[in-house]
Amino acid sequence: MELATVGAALGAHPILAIIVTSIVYFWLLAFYRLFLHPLAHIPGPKLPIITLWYEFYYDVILGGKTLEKYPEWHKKYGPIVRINADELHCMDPAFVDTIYASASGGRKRDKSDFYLRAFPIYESCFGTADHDLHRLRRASLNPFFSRTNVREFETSIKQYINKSFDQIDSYSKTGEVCNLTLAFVSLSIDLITYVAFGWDRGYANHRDFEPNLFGPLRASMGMAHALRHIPFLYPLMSEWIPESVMLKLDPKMSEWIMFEKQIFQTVDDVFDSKQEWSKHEGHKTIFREILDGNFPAQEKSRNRLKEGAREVIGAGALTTSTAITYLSYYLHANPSTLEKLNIELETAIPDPSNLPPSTELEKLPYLNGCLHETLRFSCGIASRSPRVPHEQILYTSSTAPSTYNPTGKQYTYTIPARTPMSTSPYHMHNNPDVFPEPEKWMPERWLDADGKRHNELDIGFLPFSKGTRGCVGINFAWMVMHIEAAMFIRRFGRRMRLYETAADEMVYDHDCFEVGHASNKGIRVLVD
Ligand code: HEM
Repeated sequence: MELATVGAALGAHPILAIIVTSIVYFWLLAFYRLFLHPLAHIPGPKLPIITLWYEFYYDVILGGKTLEKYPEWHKKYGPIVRINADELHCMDPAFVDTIYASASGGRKRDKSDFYLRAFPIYESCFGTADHDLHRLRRASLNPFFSRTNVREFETSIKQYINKSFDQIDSYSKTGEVCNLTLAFVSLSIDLITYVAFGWDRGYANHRDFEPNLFGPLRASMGMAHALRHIPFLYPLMSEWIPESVMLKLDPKMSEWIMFEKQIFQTVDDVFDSKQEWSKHEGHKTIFREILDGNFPAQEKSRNRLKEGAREVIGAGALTTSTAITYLSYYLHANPSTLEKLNIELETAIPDPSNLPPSTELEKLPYLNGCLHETLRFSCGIASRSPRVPHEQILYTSSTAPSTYNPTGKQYTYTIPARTPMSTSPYHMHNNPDVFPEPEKWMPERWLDADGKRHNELDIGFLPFSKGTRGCVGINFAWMVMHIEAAMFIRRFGRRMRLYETAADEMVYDHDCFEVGHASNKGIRVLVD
Protein backbone atom coordinates (compact mmCIF):
# COMPACT_ATOMS: atom_id res chain seq x y z
CA MET A 1 0.00 0.00 0.00
CA GLU A 2 1.40 3.38 -0.93
CA LEU A 3 2.01 6.09 1.68
CA ALA A 4 -0.52 8.41 -0.03
CA THR A 5 -3.20 5.71 0.23
CA VAL A 6 -2.43 5.19 3.95
CA GLY A 7 -2.60 8.97 4.46
CA ALA A 8 -5.97 9.17 2.68
CA ALA A 9 -7.35 6.24 4.72
CA LEU A 10 -6.27 7.83 7.99
CA GLY A 11 -7.65 11.22 6.89
CA ALA A 12 -11.02 9.60 6.39
CA HIS A 13 -10.97 7.97 9.85
CA PRO A 14 -9.73 10.51 12.43
CA ILE A 15 -10.02 8.14 15.39
CA LEU A 16 -7.99 5.52 13.58
CA ALA A 17 -5.49 8.27 12.68
CA ILE A 18 -5.11 9.22 16.34
CA ILE A 19 -4.60 5.59 17.38
CA VAL A 20 -2.04 4.91 14.63
CA THR A 21 -0.15 8.16 15.34
CA SER A 22 -0.06 7.36 19.07
CA ILE A 23 1.31 3.88 18.43
CA VAL A 24 3.96 5.19 16.03
CA TYR A 25 4.88 7.97 18.51
CA PHE A 26 5.14 5.47 21.37
CA TRP A 27 7.49 3.17 19.42
CA LEU A 28 9.64 6.05 18.20
CA LEU A 29 9.90 7.40 21.76
CA ALA A 30 10.72 3.94 23.09
CA PHE A 31 13.42 3.53 20.43
CA TYR A 32 14.88 6.95 21.28
CA ARG A 33 14.89 6.28 25.03
CA LEU A 34 16.47 2.85 24.69
CA PHE A 35 19.09 3.54 22.02
CA LEU A 36 19.64 7.25 21.33
CA HIS A 37 19.11 8.95 24.71
CA PRO A 38 22.24 10.45 26.40
CA LEU A 39 21.79 7.82 29.17
CA ALA A 40 21.38 4.89 26.74
CA HIS A 41 24.82 3.52 27.76
CA ILE A 42 23.70 3.01 31.37
CA PRO A 43 21.71 -0.20 31.90
CA GLY A 44 18.34 -0.56 33.55
CA PRO A 45 15.00 -2.34 33.23
CA LYS A 46 13.46 -1.64 29.81
CA LEU A 47 9.82 -0.98 30.65
CA PRO A 48 10.43 1.78 33.27
CA ILE A 49 12.93 3.36 30.86
CA ILE A 50 10.41 3.35 28.02
CA THR A 51 7.51 4.74 30.02
CA LEU A 52 6.78 6.51 33.33
CA TRP A 53 3.46 4.66 33.39
CA TYR A 54 5.40 1.81 34.99
CA GLU A 55 6.27 3.98 37.99
CA PHE A 56 2.77 5.45 37.99
CA TYR A 57 1.30 1.96 38.31
CA TYR A 58 3.60 0.82 41.11
CA ASP A 59 3.63 4.09 43.07
CA VAL A 60 0.21 5.65 42.51
CA ILE A 61 -2.04 2.63 41.88
CA LEU A 62 -0.30 0.08 44.13
CA GLY A 63 0.86 2.74 46.62
CA GLY A 64 4.61 3.35 46.88
CA LYS A 65 5.83 0.04 45.54
CA THR A 66 8.53 1.03 43.00
CA LEU A 67 11.20 1.44 45.67
CA GLU A 68 11.05 -2.28 46.41
CA LYS A 69 12.16 -3.02 42.85
CA TYR A 70 15.51 -1.26 43.14
CA PRO A 71 17.52 -4.02 44.91
CA GLU A 72 16.47 -6.54 42.27
CA TRP A 73 17.43 -4.12 39.46
CA HIS A 74 20.77 -3.31 41.07
CA LYS A 75 21.62 -7.00 41.50
CA LYS A 76 20.99 -7.45 37.78
CA TYR A 77 22.46 -4.24 36.34
CA GLY A 78 25.09 -3.15 38.88
CA PRO A 79 25.55 -0.34 41.42
CA ILE A 80 24.21 2.37 39.07
CA VAL A 81 20.89 1.76 37.36
CA ARG A 82 18.80 3.81 34.97
CA ILE A 83 15.43 3.68 36.75
CA ASN A 84 13.46 5.68 34.18
CA ALA A 85 14.25 7.52 30.96
CA ASP A 86 16.03 10.43 32.64
CA GLU A 87 17.10 9.31 36.10
CA LEU A 88 19.81 7.19 37.69
CA HIS A 89 19.75 5.40 41.04
CA CYS A 90 22.82 4.37 42.99
CA MET A 91 23.51 1.68 45.62
CA ASP A 92 27.23 2.36 45.97
CA PRO A 93 27.90 4.00 49.38
CA ALA A 94 31.21 5.34 48.08
CA PHE A 95 29.36 7.47 45.50
CA VAL A 96 26.90 9.09 47.94
CA ASP A 97 29.11 12.09 48.69
CA THR A 98 29.38 12.80 44.97
CA ILE A 99 25.62 12.76 44.48
CA TYR A 100 24.82 14.73 47.63
CA ALA A 101 27.83 17.00 47.28
CA SER A 102 28.75 19.92 49.44
CA ALA A 103 29.41 23.22 47.69
CA SER A 104 33.17 22.68 47.93
CA GLY A 105 35.01 22.95 44.63
CA GLY A 106 32.05 24.82 43.13
CA ARG A 107 29.89 21.69 42.85
CA LYS A 108 26.31 22.70 42.21
CA ARG A 109 23.27 20.53 42.80
CA ASP A 110 19.76 21.42 41.69
CA LYS A 111 16.74 19.48 42.81
CA SER A 112 14.77 17.70 40.09
CA ASP A 113 11.51 19.28 38.93
CA PHE A 114 9.83 15.89 38.80
CA TYR A 115 10.72 15.26 42.46
CA LEU A 116 9.56 18.70 43.58
CA ARG A 117 6.13 18.33 41.97
CA ALA A 118 5.29 16.16 44.99
CA PHE A 119 5.93 19.14 47.30
CA PRO A 120 4.60 22.28 45.64
CA ILE A 121 6.18 24.80 48.00
CA TYR A 122 8.46 26.30 45.37
CA GLU A 123 9.31 29.43 47.38
CA SER A 124 10.60 27.41 50.31
CA CYS A 125 14.18 26.24 50.72
CA PHE A 126 13.17 22.60 50.34
CA GLY A 127 11.11 23.30 47.24
CA THR A 128 13.68 25.42 45.38
CA ALA A 129 15.06 23.66 42.33
CA ASP A 130 17.91 26.00 41.39
CA HIS A 131 21.20 25.64 43.28
CA ASP A 132 22.08 29.34 43.52
CA LEU A 133 18.61 30.46 44.58
CA HIS A 134 18.60 27.67 47.15
CA ARG A 135 21.91 28.91 48.59
CA LEU A 136 20.36 32.34 49.07
CA ARG A 137 17.25 30.94 50.74
CA ARG A 138 19.24 28.54 52.87
CA ALA A 139 21.37 31.41 54.14
CA SER A 140 18.17 32.89 55.60
CA LEU A 141 17.56 29.73 57.69
CA ASN A 142 21.12 28.77 58.69
CA PRO A 143 21.54 31.28 61.56
CA PHE A 144 18.22 30.28 63.12
CA PHE A 145 19.15 26.59 63.11
CA SER A 146 22.80 27.03 64.13
CA ARG A 147 23.99 24.95 67.10
CA THR A 148 24.37 28.07 69.23
CA ASN A 149 20.92 29.43 68.46
CA VAL A 150 19.01 26.19 68.98
CA ARG A 151 20.65 25.69 72.39
CA GLU A 152 18.94 28.90 73.52
CA PHE A 153 15.69 26.89 73.55
CA GLU A 154 16.97 24.07 75.73
CA THR A 155 15.19 25.12 78.94
CA SER A 156 11.85 25.70 77.20
CA ILE A 157 12.19 22.38 75.36
CA LYS A 158 12.60 20.55 78.67
CA GLN A 159 9.50 22.28 80.04
CA TYR A 160 7.46 21.25 77.00
CA ILE A 161 8.68 17.67 77.28
CA ASN A 162 7.91 17.51 81.00
CA LYS A 163 4.38 18.79 80.46
CA SER A 164 3.74 16.28 77.74
CA PHE A 165 5.22 13.39 79.77
CA ASP A 166 2.90 14.37 82.65
CA GLN A 167 0.04 13.46 80.32
CA ILE A 168 1.62 10.07 79.59
CA ASP A 169 2.18 9.59 83.32
CA SER A 170 -1.52 10.15 83.98
CA TYR A 171 -2.09 6.70 82.40
CA SER A 172 -0.03 5.10 85.17
CA LYS A 173 -1.72 2.14 86.84
CA THR A 174 -5.07 2.94 85.20
CA GLY A 175 -4.93 0.04 82.74
CA GLU A 176 -5.74 2.56 80.00
CA VAL A 177 -3.80 2.40 76.78
CA CYS A 178 -1.65 5.38 75.86
CA ASN A 179 -0.84 6.05 72.22
CA LEU A 180 2.82 7.10 72.13
CA THR A 181 2.79 7.91 68.43
CA LEU A 182 0.19 10.63 69.00
CA ALA A 183 1.96 11.79 72.16
CA PHE A 184 5.27 12.29 70.35
CA VAL A 185 3.81 13.91 67.25
CA SER A 186 1.82 16.35 69.40
CA LEU A 187 4.92 17.24 71.38
CA SER A 188 6.99 17.61 68.24
CA ILE A 189 4.56 20.08 66.67
CA ASP A 190 4.19 22.12 69.87
CA LEU A 191 7.98 22.37 70.10
CA ILE A 192 8.53 23.37 66.48
CA THR A 193 5.72 25.92 66.41
CA TYR A 194 6.93 27.49 69.65
CA VAL A 195 10.54 27.71 68.48
CA ALA A 196 9.86 28.77 64.91
CA PHE A 197 6.67 30.85 65.18
CA GLY A 198 6.44 31.87 68.83
CA TRP A 199 3.20 30.05 69.69
CA ASP A 200 1.86 26.53 70.09
CA ARG A 201 -1.58 25.01 69.81
CA GLY A 202 -1.14 22.98 73.00
CA TYR A 203 -1.57 19.60 71.31
CA ALA A 204 0.56 17.91 73.97
CA ASN A 205 -1.60 19.31 76.78
CA HIS A 206 -4.49 16.97 76.01
CA ARG A 207 -4.52 13.62 77.73
CA ASP A 208 -5.67 11.76 74.61
CA PHE A 209 -3.51 13.95 72.34
CA GLU A 210 -6.55 14.90 70.28
CA PRO A 211 -6.83 16.94 68.15
CA ASN A 212 -3.51 16.38 66.45
CA LEU A 213 -1.98 16.65 63.00
CA PHE A 214 -0.82 13.07 62.63
CA GLY A 215 -3.57 12.09 60.17
CA PRO A 216 -3.26 15.15 57.87
CA LEU A 217 0.56 15.02 57.86
CA ARG A 218 0.56 11.32 57.02
CA ALA A 219 -2.11 11.90 54.36
CA SER A 220 -0.06 14.64 52.73
CA MET A 221 2.96 12.29 52.58
CA GLY A 222 0.69 9.65 51.09
CA MET A 223 -0.26 12.08 48.30
CA ALA A 224 3.36 12.61 47.24
CA HIS A 225 3.42 10.02 44.44
CA ALA A 226 0.09 11.13 42.97
CA LEU A 227 1.12 14.81 43.03
CA ARG A 228 4.38 13.97 41.27
CA HIS A 229 2.71 11.98 38.49
CA ILE A 230 -0.45 14.08 38.02
CA PRO A 231 0.67 17.71 37.58
CA PHE A 232 -2.86 19.19 37.66
CA LEU A 233 -3.77 17.45 40.93
CA TYR A 234 -2.39 20.07 43.31
CA PRO A 235 -3.98 23.12 41.59
CA LEU A 236 -7.22 21.14 41.42
CA MET A 237 -7.16 20.31 45.12
CA SER A 238 -5.95 23.66 46.39
CA GLU A 239 -7.94 26.00 44.16
CA TRP A 240 -11.01 24.14 43.00
CA ILE A 241 -12.11 21.85 45.81
CA PRO A 242 -13.91 23.94 48.45
CA GLU A 243 -12.91 23.61 52.10
CA SER A 244 -16.34 22.17 52.96
CA VAL A 245 -15.86 19.31 50.49
CA MET A 246 -12.37 18.63 51.82
CA LEU A 247 -13.81 18.39 55.31
CA LYS A 248 -16.51 15.97 54.17
CA LEU A 249 -13.82 13.80 52.55
CA ASP A 250 -11.69 13.85 55.68
CA PRO A 251 -13.09 15.49 58.86
CA LYS A 252 -9.65 15.35 60.51
CA MET A 253 -8.52 18.00 58.02
CA SER A 254 -10.36 20.63 60.09
CA GLU A 255 -7.52 20.93 62.60
CA TRP A 256 -5.01 21.17 59.76
CA ILE A 257 -7.03 24.00 58.19
CA MET A 258 -7.15 25.87 61.51
CA PHE A 259 -3.46 25.27 62.02
CA GLU A 260 -2.51 26.63 58.60
CA LYS A 261 -4.75 29.64 59.13
CA GLN A 262 -2.91 30.45 62.34
CA ILE A 263 0.47 30.20 60.59
CA PHE A 264 -0.68 32.44 57.76
CA GLN A 265 -2.23 34.90 60.21
CA THR A 266 1.11 35.08 62.01
CA VAL A 267 2.86 35.97 58.76
CA ASP A 268 0.23 38.60 57.99
CA ASP A 269 0.60 40.06 61.49
CA VAL A 270 4.35 40.28 61.08
CA PHE A 271 3.91 42.06 57.77
CA ASP A 272 1.25 44.41 58.99
CA SER A 273 3.44 45.17 62.03
CA LYS A 274 0.69 44.04 64.37
CA GLN A 275 3.19 41.95 66.23
CA GLU A 276 6.65 42.94 67.38
CA TRP A 277 7.87 39.38 67.58
CA SER A 278 11.19 39.68 69.30
CA LYS A 279 9.61 41.70 72.12
CA HIS A 280 6.38 39.72 72.24
CA GLU A 281 7.80 36.22 72.59
CA GLY A 282 11.21 36.89 74.02
CA HIS A 283 12.92 35.06 71.19
CA LYS A 284 13.51 35.65 67.53
CA THR A 285 11.12 33.70 65.33
CA ILE A 286 12.05 32.23 62.00
CA PHE A 287 10.03 34.96 60.26
CA ARG A 288 11.91 37.72 62.03
CA GLU A 289 15.22 36.04 61.15
CA ILE A 290 14.31 36.10 57.46
CA LEU A 291 12.88 39.64 57.54
CA ASP A 292 15.93 41.01 59.38
CA GLY A 293 18.36 39.30 56.99
CA ASN A 294 20.20 41.04 54.22
CA PHE A 295 18.20 39.46 51.37
CA PRO A 296 16.54 40.79 48.22
CA ALA A 297 12.97 42.07 48.69
CA GLN A 298 11.40 39.16 46.78
CA GLU A 299 12.89 36.82 49.38
CA LYS A 300 10.89 38.58 52.07
CA SER A 301 7.46 38.27 50.50
CA ARG A 302 4.41 37.01 52.37
CA ASN A 303 4.23 33.93 50.21
CA ARG A 304 7.91 33.13 50.71
CA LEU A 305 7.37 33.25 54.49
CA LYS A 306 4.19 31.20 54.35
CA GLU A 307 5.86 28.49 52.31
CA GLY A 308 8.88 28.62 54.60
CA ALA A 309 6.57 27.98 57.56
CA ARG A 310 4.90 25.05 55.81
CA GLU A 311 8.29 23.57 54.99
CA VAL A 312 9.46 23.69 58.60
CA ILE A 313 6.34 21.85 59.78
CA GLY A 314 6.38 19.41 56.87
CA ALA A 315 10.09 18.63 57.27
CA GLY A 316 10.41 18.66 61.04
CA ALA A 317 7.22 17.34 62.62
CA LEU A 318 6.88 13.69 61.69
CA THR A 319 10.60 13.04 61.15
CA THR A 320 11.57 13.77 64.76
CA SER A 321 8.50 12.25 66.37
CA THR A 322 8.69 9.09 64.25
CA ALA A 323 12.29 8.62 65.33
CA ILE A 324 11.41 8.83 69.04
CA THR A 325 8.41 6.57 68.51
CA TYR A 326 10.67 3.98 66.83
CA LEU A 327 13.14 4.29 69.68
CA SER A 328 10.51 3.58 72.30
CA TYR A 329 9.23 0.59 70.32
CA TYR A 330 12.60 -1.03 69.60
CA LEU A 331 13.85 -0.56 73.16
CA HIS A 332 10.75 -2.14 74.64
CA ALA A 333 10.78 -4.92 72.05
CA ASN A 334 14.45 -5.63 72.91
CA PRO A 335 14.63 -5.60 76.72
CA SER A 336 18.39 -6.22 76.89
CA THR A 337 19.11 -2.98 74.99
CA LEU A 338 16.60 -1.11 77.16
CA GLU A 339 18.39 -2.40 80.25
CA LYS A 340 21.77 -1.19 78.95
CA LEU A 341 20.35 2.25 78.24
CA ASN A 342 18.61 2.36 81.62
CA ILE A 343 21.94 1.67 83.32
CA GLU A 344 23.84 4.26 81.26
CA LEU A 345 21.24 6.95 81.92
CA GLU A 346 20.78 6.16 85.62
CA THR A 347 24.54 6.55 86.06
CA ALA A 348 24.78 9.76 84.03
CA ILE A 349 21.58 11.32 85.40
CA PRO A 350 21.22 10.35 89.07
CA ASP A 351 18.56 13.04 89.56
CA PRO A 352 16.11 13.08 86.61
CA SER A 353 14.83 16.51 87.64
CA ASN A 354 18.34 17.85 87.03
CA LEU A 355 19.11 16.90 83.44
CA PRO A 356 22.63 17.63 82.14
CA PRO A 357 22.89 19.94 79.12
CA SER A 358 22.27 18.32 75.72
CA THR A 359 25.98 18.63 74.89
CA GLU A 360 26.67 16.18 77.74
CA LEU A 361 23.85 13.85 76.70
CA GLU A 362 25.27 13.74 73.17
CA LYS A 363 28.48 12.26 74.62
CA LEU A 364 26.70 9.23 76.13
CA PRO A 365 27.75 6.45 73.76
CA TYR A 366 24.90 3.97 74.21
CA LEU A 367 22.20 6.66 73.98
CA ASN A 368 23.92 7.99 70.87
CA GLY A 369 24.19 4.48 69.41
CA CYS A 370 20.48 3.86 70.12
CA LEU A 371 19.51 7.09 68.35
CA HIS A 372 21.67 6.28 65.33
CA GLU A 373 20.17 2.80 65.11
CA THR A 374 16.70 4.33 65.46
CA LEU A 375 17.30 6.74 62.61
CA ARG A 376 18.70 3.89 60.52
CA PHE A 377 15.31 2.20 60.90
CA SER A 378 13.05 5.25 60.75
CA CYS A 379 15.08 6.68 57.82
CA GLY A 380 13.72 10.23 57.87
CA ILE A 381 12.96 9.99 54.18
CA ALA A 382 12.68 6.51 52.69
CA SER A 383 12.32 7.56 49.03
CA ARG A 384 14.92 8.44 46.50
CA SER A 385 15.71 12.14 46.63
CA PRO A 386 17.41 13.15 43.39
CA ARG A 387 20.05 15.81 42.93
CA VAL A 388 20.90 17.28 39.54
CA PRO A 389 24.65 17.98 39.21
CA HIS A 390 25.66 20.84 36.97
CA GLU A 391 28.85 19.03 35.96
CA GLN A 392 29.56 15.83 34.03
CA ILE A 393 30.61 13.03 36.40
CA LEU A 394 32.81 9.98 35.87
CA TYR A 395 31.68 6.96 37.88
CA THR A 396 34.03 4.03 38.48
CA SER A 397 32.93 1.19 40.73
CA SER A 398 35.15 -0.72 43.10
CA THR A 399 36.17 -4.23 42.00
CA ALA A 400 35.63 -5.71 45.45
CA PRO A 401 32.61 -8.04 45.28
CA SER A 402 29.62 -6.55 47.09
CA THR A 403 25.88 -7.09 47.45
CA TYR A 404 25.02 -5.04 44.38
CA ASN A 405 28.13 -6.04 42.42
CA PRO A 406 28.62 -9.69 43.41
CA THR A 407 31.18 -10.49 40.69
CA GLY A 408 33.30 -7.41 41.39
CA LYS A 409 32.97 -6.24 37.80
CA GLN A 410 34.36 -2.78 37.15
CA TYR A 411 31.60 -0.46 35.98
CA THR A 412 32.70 2.83 34.43
CA TYR A 413 30.21 5.41 33.22
CA THR A 414 30.39 8.98 32.06
CA ILE A 415 27.26 10.59 33.49
CA PRO A 416 26.16 13.64 31.50
CA ALA A 417 25.74 16.96 33.31
CA ARG A 418 22.16 17.66 34.52
CA THR A 419 21.28 14.00 35.05
CA PRO A 420 19.06 13.52 38.12
CA MET A 421 20.78 11.00 40.42
CA SER A 422 19.81 9.62 43.79
CA THR A 423 20.06 6.91 46.33
CA SER A 424 17.34 5.89 48.79
CA PRO A 425 18.03 6.13 52.51
CA TYR A 426 15.84 3.07 53.07
CA HIS A 427 18.04 0.89 50.87
CA MET A 428 21.30 2.47 52.00
CA HIS A 429 20.33 1.86 55.65
CA ASN A 430 19.61 -1.77 54.79
CA ASN A 431 22.74 -2.36 52.73
CA PRO A 432 24.46 -5.40 54.29
CA ASP A 433 27.85 -4.23 53.03
CA VAL A 434 27.64 -1.33 55.48
CA PHE A 435 25.21 -2.71 58.07
CA PRO A 436 25.58 -6.50 58.42
CA GLU A 437 22.27 -8.20 59.35
CA PRO A 438 20.47 -4.93 58.65
CA GLU A 439 17.10 -6.21 59.84
CA LYS A 440 18.42 -6.53 63.40
CA TRP A 441 18.15 -3.71 65.94
CA MET A 442 21.71 -3.47 67.26
CA PRO A 443 22.72 -0.15 68.86
CA GLU A 444 26.09 -1.84 69.55
CA ARG A 445 26.98 -1.72 65.86
CA TRP A 446 27.71 2.01 66.32
CA LEU A 447 30.21 1.39 69.12
CA ASP A 448 33.79 0.10 69.07
CA ALA A 449 35.24 -2.64 71.28
CA ASP A 450 35.70 -0.09 74.11
CA GLY A 451 32.05 0.94 73.92
CA LYS A 452 32.88 4.31 72.30
CA ARG A 453 31.10 5.74 69.25
CA HIS A 454 32.98 5.13 65.99
CA ASN A 455 32.13 6.64 62.63
CA GLU A 456 32.79 3.72 60.29
CA LEU A 457 29.11 3.36 59.39
CA ASP A 458 28.55 7.04 58.65
CA ILE A 459 29.25 6.38 54.95
CA GLY A 460 25.84 4.68 54.61
CA PHE A 461 23.94 6.81 57.14
CA LEU A 462 21.62 9.25 55.41
CA PRO A 463 18.62 10.17 57.58
CA PHE A 464 19.36 13.89 57.18
CA SER A 465 20.62 13.52 53.60
CA LYS A 466 23.97 15.18 52.90
CA GLY A 467 25.58 18.12 51.16
CA THR A 468 24.07 21.49 50.33
CA ARG A 469 20.49 20.19 50.43
CA GLY A 470 20.83 18.22 53.67
CA CYS A 471 18.56 18.90 56.64
CA VAL A 472 18.86 22.43 58.00
CA GLY A 473 17.14 21.33 61.22
CA ILE A 474 19.78 18.69 62.04
CA ASN A 475 21.19 20.49 65.13
CA PHE A 476 17.73 21.10 66.50
CA ALA A 477 16.69 17.51 65.76
CA TRP A 478 19.73 15.93 67.47
CA MET A 479 19.33 18.18 70.49
CA VAL A 480 15.61 17.46 70.89
CA MET A 481 16.03 13.72 70.33
CA HIS A 482 18.79 13.43 72.95
CA ILE A 483 16.81 15.39 75.54
CA GLU A 484 13.51 13.68 74.76
CA ALA A 485 15.02 10.18 74.77
CA ALA A 486 16.95 10.75 78.01
CA MET A 487 13.93 12.22 79.79
CA PHE A 488 11.62 9.51 78.47
CA ILE A 489 13.82 6.60 79.49
CA ARG A 490 14.68 8.11 82.87
CA ARG A 491 10.99 8.55 83.60
CA PHE A 492 9.39 5.50 81.96
CA GLY A 493 12.32 3.18 81.19
CA ARG A 494 11.34 0.72 83.92
CA ARG A 495 7.58 1.10 83.96
CA MET A 496 6.17 0.78 80.48
CA ARG A 497 4.98 -2.20 78.42
CA LEU A 498 3.98 -2.46 74.78
CA TYR A 499 0.30 -3.11 74.31
CA GLU A 500 -0.79 -5.10 71.25
CA THR A 501 1.82 -3.36 69.12
CA ALA A 502 3.06 -5.75 66.47
CA ALA A 503 6.30 -5.35 64.54
CA ASP A 504 4.33 -4.78 61.32
CA GLU A 505 3.33 -1.37 62.62
CA MET A 506 7.01 -0.49 62.64
CA VAL A 507 8.62 -2.24 59.70
CA TYR A 508 8.69 -0.88 56.17
CA ASP A 509 5.62 -1.69 54.12
CA HIS A 510 5.64 0.91 51.36
CA ASP A 511 7.27 4.15 50.32
CA CYS A 512 5.18 7.19 51.24
CA PHE A 513 8.19 9.49 51.10
CA GLU A 514 8.71 8.40 54.70
CA VAL A 515 8.64 4.74 55.72
CA GLY A 516 5.01 3.62 55.25
CA HIS A 517 3.58 1.00 57.61
CA ALA A 518 0.89 -1.63 57.09
CA SER A 519 -1.01 -0.14 60.03
CA ASN A 520 -1.26 3.40 61.36
CA LYS A 521 -2.66 2.54 64.79
CA GLY A 522 0.54 3.77 66.42
CA ILE A 523 2.63 2.48 69.30
CA ARG A 524 0.39 1.71 72.24
CA VAL A 525 1.64 1.16 75.76
CA LEU A 526 0.54 0.53 79.32
CA VAL A 527 2.22 2.59 82.02
CA ASP A 528 2.97 0.87 85.36
C1 HEM B 1 14.92 13.28 62.93
C2 HEM B 1 14.55 14.42 62.44
C3 HEM B 1 14.77 14.88 61.01
C4 HEM B 1 15.12 14.16 59.90
C5 HEM B 1 15.41 12.68 59.80
C6 HEM B 1 15.17 15.09 58.79
C7 HEM B 1 15.51 14.75 57.49
C8 HEM B 1 15.64 15.65 56.45
C9 HEM B 1 16.09 15.32 55.12
C10 HEM B 1 16.46 13.93 54.65
C11 HEM B 1 16.10 16.45 54.38
C12 HEM B 1 16.49 16.60 52.91
C13 HEM B 1 15.29 16.41 52.04
C14 HEM B 1 15.63 16.17 50.58
O1 HEM B 1 16.58 15.47 50.28
O2 HEM B 1 14.89 16.67 49.73
C15 HEM B 1 15.65 17.51 55.24
C16 HEM B 1 15.52 18.82 54.86
C17 HEM B 1 15.01 19.79 55.68
N1 HEM B 1 14.70 19.66 57.01
FE1 HEM B 1 14.91 18.04 58.16
N2 HEM B 1 14.83 16.32 59.25
C18 HEM B 1 14.58 16.24 60.60
C19 HEM B 1 14.22 17.25 61.45
C20 HEM B 1 14.02 18.53 61.05
C21 HEM B 1 13.58 19.60 61.93
C22 HEM B 1 13.32 19.43 63.42
C23 HEM B 1 13.44 20.70 61.14
C24 HEM B 1 13.00 22.09 61.53
C25 HEM B 1 12.47 22.43 62.64
C26 HEM B 1 13.80 20.34 59.78
C27 HEM B 1 13.77 21.19 58.72
C28 HEM B 1 14.21 20.87 57.45
C29 HEM B 1 14.20 21.82 56.34
C30 HEM B 1 13.74 23.26 56.40
C31 HEM B 1 14.71 21.13 55.23
C32 HEM B 1 14.94 21.70 53.84
C33 HEM B 1 16.39 22.12 53.77
C34 HEM B 1 16.84 22.60 52.41
O3 HEM B 1 16.21 22.26 51.40
O4 HEM B 1 17.84 23.31 52.37
N3 HEM B 1 14.14 19.02 59.77
N4 HEM B 1 15.38 17.00 56.49
